[in-house]
Amino acid sequence: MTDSLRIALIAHDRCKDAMVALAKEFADRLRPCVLMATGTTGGRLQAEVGLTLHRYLSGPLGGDLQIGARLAEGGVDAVVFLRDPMTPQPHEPDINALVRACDVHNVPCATNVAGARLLLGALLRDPASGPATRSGP
Ligand SMILES: O=C(CO)COP(=O)(O)O
Repeated sequence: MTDSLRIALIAHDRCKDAMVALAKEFADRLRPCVLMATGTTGGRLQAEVGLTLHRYLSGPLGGDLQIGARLAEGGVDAVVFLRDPMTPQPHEPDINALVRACDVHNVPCATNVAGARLLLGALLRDPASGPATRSGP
């Protein structure tokens, strides 16, 4: 059985423009996926890219942890997390917990635009060849 890929999209404030640009670039291929995002990132992706997604809490309020919990239960297939390496974040432990959860559960995680392009490009087939799917239970 196959099912839609489940992808989390998260960006720190100074990376949100880059996330919107990335999502526009991959919009046709992202649309068939089950998408989720932290609150503010998700709001921008809905408003500026027209993506349908589940919005969790904002990162500093626990959104990274919510996505991490879903991932730990097998509910996330890939993470694009555009982290700002130049700005201290009040919820640094939550950020590290999410990235660690990716490593623990062997879920691909891209933390910059170059890596995200490689990840999404490899993961999402051309829409002409049908929706991207995963092997489901
Ligand atoms: O802080 C974040 C990830 O750590 C992102 O949260 P927002 O998308 O709500 O800005």
